[in-house]
Amino acid sequence: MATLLSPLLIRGAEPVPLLDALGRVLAEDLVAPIDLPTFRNSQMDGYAVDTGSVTTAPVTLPVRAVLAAGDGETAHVPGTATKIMTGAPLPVGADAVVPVEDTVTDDGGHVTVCTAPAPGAFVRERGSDIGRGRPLLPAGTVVAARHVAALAAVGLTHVPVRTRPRVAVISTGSELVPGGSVLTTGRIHDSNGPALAASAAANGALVVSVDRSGDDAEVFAAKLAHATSAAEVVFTSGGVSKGDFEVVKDVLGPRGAEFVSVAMQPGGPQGTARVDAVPVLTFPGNPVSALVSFEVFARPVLRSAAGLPAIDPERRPLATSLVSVPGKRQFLRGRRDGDSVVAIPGAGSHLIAAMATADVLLDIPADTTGLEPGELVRVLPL
Ligand SMILES: Nc1nc2c(c(=O)[nH]1)N[C@H]1C(S)=C(S)[C@@H](COP(=O)(O)OP(=O)(O)OC[C@H]3O[C@@H](n4cnc5c(N)ncnc54)[C@H](O)[C@@H]3O)O[C@H]1N2
Ligand code: MOO
Repeated sequence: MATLLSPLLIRGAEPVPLLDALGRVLAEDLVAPIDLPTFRNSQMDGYAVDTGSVTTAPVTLPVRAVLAAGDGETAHVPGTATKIMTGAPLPVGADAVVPVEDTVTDDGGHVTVCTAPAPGAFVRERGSDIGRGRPLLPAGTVVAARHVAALAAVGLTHVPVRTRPRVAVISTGSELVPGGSVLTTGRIHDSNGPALAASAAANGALVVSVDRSGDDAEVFAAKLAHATSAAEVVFTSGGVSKGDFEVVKDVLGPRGAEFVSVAMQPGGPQGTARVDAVPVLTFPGNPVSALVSFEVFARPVLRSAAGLPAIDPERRPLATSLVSVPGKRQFLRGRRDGDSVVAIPGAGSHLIAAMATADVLLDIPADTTGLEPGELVRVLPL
């Protein structure tokens, strides 16, 4: 499996508009192209002064001008004060700002400074946040809103991000209909398609197609060819067990696919293939099995390809006892409860609504037959 999927790990970079970079991974170290702040400015609404003229307080000074944020460069006249708003450029020659709260004004254009400011008081120096050419964000950063803020502040409109692995999903089974369809007996909504697509997208992939095929071999083969024309990896669901209508097995078996029974539950029936040089993972159809298969076999590789950090397993004490089928590694659905974890009742691989209440999988080793409250279990966050 690792060799089959290893081409996904070789990735390039692409420039994207800043807002599209949210959740993407920076492909390069980025340096600040400008100083932040780009000019010396006031941190407060107040009065810009030169501290040489305000060594004792109170002292009364003539107010020479009023500066708003957005005004340009001005020159300070020693012994005067300039009314200044937060973010306005400090007049050249002033070296402190006295907040309005520490002043008293009269009607004659004078301000009395009540407390002598220290040099630099309430002044935001040029480059005090970051200097031009200094490291801003390293390659590998998963871009969040705070990163967008810094990138926008230095004026970047596009950033280089790692390309996302392109994923196609095909659900198989003649019983499947899309959401919104009227269900007749025997028919069910395709949930694996949306589930696998969502899982892939949530783990850094670009989903290029989500398709459905009945049990007709020609139709499935055509949909597979379409999927491999655009995707770097294809996930199928269904059609891999021991029934009469196993379209995935029927089409891919003769093409050299390998179908195995993995000693795990759910997710036992698994297959791998290469179609048109594109790796294909064939997951079992039961909805919980398909999702667990994704978590175990696909998520680590997709995250690594996308440059996202690996999901760290946790070790948590069980809040309740549980029994486990020996001989198979079990992935039970669970929910964190404070510091511990609770197993969600019901082992059936069709229990997808119950799975929606889980936030972890409990990874129970094959040789375990039961666990008591307080025993530590390995937990995979979903
Ligand atoms: N005789 C045996 N029967 C089964 C075995 C076995 O070892 N011997 N294994 C069981 C296990 S475990 C699994 S898992 C399933 C896997 O079967 P398939 O991969 O062939 O899947 P299907 O038969 O197509 O479907 C199984 C089940 O899941 C529903 N399903 C399928 N696709 C979707 C979808 N896209 N969205 C929602 N639900 C889906 C389908 O209707 C079936 O109920 O085989 C067991 N049988
Ligand atoms: O292995 Mo099946 O995947 O248990 O339901």
